[in-house]
Parts: sequence; structure tokens; C-alpha cells
Amino acid sequence: MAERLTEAAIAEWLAGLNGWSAEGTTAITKTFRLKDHVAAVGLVMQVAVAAEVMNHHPEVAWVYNRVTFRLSTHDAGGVTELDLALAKRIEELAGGQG
Ligand SMILES: C[C@H](O)[C@H](O)[C@H]1CNC2=NC(N)=NC(=O)C2=N1
Repeated sequence: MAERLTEAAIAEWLAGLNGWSAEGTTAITKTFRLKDHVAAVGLVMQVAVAAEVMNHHPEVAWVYNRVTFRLSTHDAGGVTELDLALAKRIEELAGGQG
């Protein structure tokens, strides 16, 4: 089972990701502002499929063209490498949008 990461380890990982923030060691979050509502829905759907493939699922808040992903490993009670892997996948799917 993935182990919870320290704040330092999370900060090191986030340095390599654009625009993600840490909530202590509990979660990492990022809000994407897409060009319109449909682009936002498209990203949410792509992430949903990727999450199923990874069996690691985000919390998603979606308002019109803005989508916030909040990643945490429920089984570990905080941020693990699974969350960072999903964040990387979300960045790939967003492809520089938002
Ligand atoms: C049974 C299933 O494998 C587990 O519930 C998986 C599913 N997706 C998950 N997603 C996240 N974010 N954290 C988990 O601990 C987790 N566990």
C-alpha cells in the first residue's frame, strides 16, 4: 500500500508540476480554467477514465469552465505517490489548458 509522503517530499514532487498546491500532507489541488464549459466537461470525463484505469480517483469540483481536482489517498489518509501520478496524468490530459 502506498505510504503517506512528508511535506518535504510533496513539495519536491510539486516543484515538477505546474500550479498544484499542497494542503499540508492531506491533499494536493489544482483549479483549471478551461476555454468554455464543454472543454471543462471533456477534461473531467478524460480524467474519470484515467482514474478508473489507475484505480485512483480524484475529488472534482466543477463550475462552468473551472474544474478543481483534489487528490488524496483515502486508504492512506493523505498524499501518496498515487496522487502525484494522477496529478501528472491530469496535466498530460489538460495539455497546457488552464
Ligand atoms: C477498492 C478500491 O480499490 C479502493 O477504494 C481505491 C479506489 N480509488 C481510490 N482513490 C483514492 N483517491 N484513494 C484511494 O484510497 C482509493 N482506493
